[in-house]
Amino acid sequence: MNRIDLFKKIQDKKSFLCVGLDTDPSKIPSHLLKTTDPVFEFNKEIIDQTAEFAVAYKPNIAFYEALGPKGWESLQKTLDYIPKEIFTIADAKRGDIGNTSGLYAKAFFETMDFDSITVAPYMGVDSVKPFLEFENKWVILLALTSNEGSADFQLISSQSGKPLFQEVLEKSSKWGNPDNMMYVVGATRGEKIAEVRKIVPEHFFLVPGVGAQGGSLEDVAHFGMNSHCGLLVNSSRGIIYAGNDKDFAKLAGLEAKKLQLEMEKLLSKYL
Ligand SMILES: O=C(O)c1cc(=O)[nH]c(=O)n1[C@@H]1O[C@H](COP(=O)(O)O)[C@@H](O)[C@H]1O
Repeated sequence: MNRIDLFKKIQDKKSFLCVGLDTDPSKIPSHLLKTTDPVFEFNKEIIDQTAEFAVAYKPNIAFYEALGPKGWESLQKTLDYIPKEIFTIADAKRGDIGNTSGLYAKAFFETMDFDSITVAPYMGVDSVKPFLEFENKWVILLALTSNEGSADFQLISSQSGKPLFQEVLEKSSKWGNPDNMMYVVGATRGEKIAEVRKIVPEHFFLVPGVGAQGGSLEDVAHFGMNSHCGLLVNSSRGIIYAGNDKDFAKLAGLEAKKLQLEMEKLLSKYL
């Protein structure tokens, strides 16, 4: 999916919501545990109830690979079940020497047909470029993450006196372009989002951290929205674990709808 199509979807659905499929077997309602693939059954019901309000889905790969071959199978079935017009993100946070990155890219872009993958910038240009060689696919590079530990490296001053996240943005924005690269910017970082937006005015941001991590959607839109929205805001636990009984998916749908309605207001306020 290209940037124009993504913006069009956002306008059509009046939503920039990404639903995070961080499906933890210990949190799956007990009635689904009797099925042959509880993780897929859970995701299927969540997708059925949230697809109307979402423009992206982001399975976090850790939750699937932790289960071994069965987890990869659940992931593939989930990916196949997501409606084709919805953007998909493999939240895998990969990145390695060139030939290895090439195979990570093949794994998520060819073997599995994800639209995008999250990538760590730490190993530099040759670790990221192999992901950019796939047509119509996206790299989502970690820039300023939502966790406390992000201050350990991302906020410290580099030799030039700029914070490291700024160096990452300035350098990496030359490796790709706003049509094949997005940035992860945590919702918990408030006005820092505005600093990031100044450096990369055109790129989309994947913004995790609303919901369970407490980030403010209003702040994210205020500081981060650009003329083509430029935001995909993720919520995982806040949506998928809104309930834990037979009505879990219905409650997830209601949570997704609540966020979508807020997003609709923000889109008309800032666009
Ligand atoms: O790359 C990510 O998606 C990510 C980056 C980041 O800075 N913070 C962050 O929470 N995430 C992911 O976003 C999701 C957040 O989940 P919730 O806190 O449950 O909404 C998890 O899958 C995290 O791995």
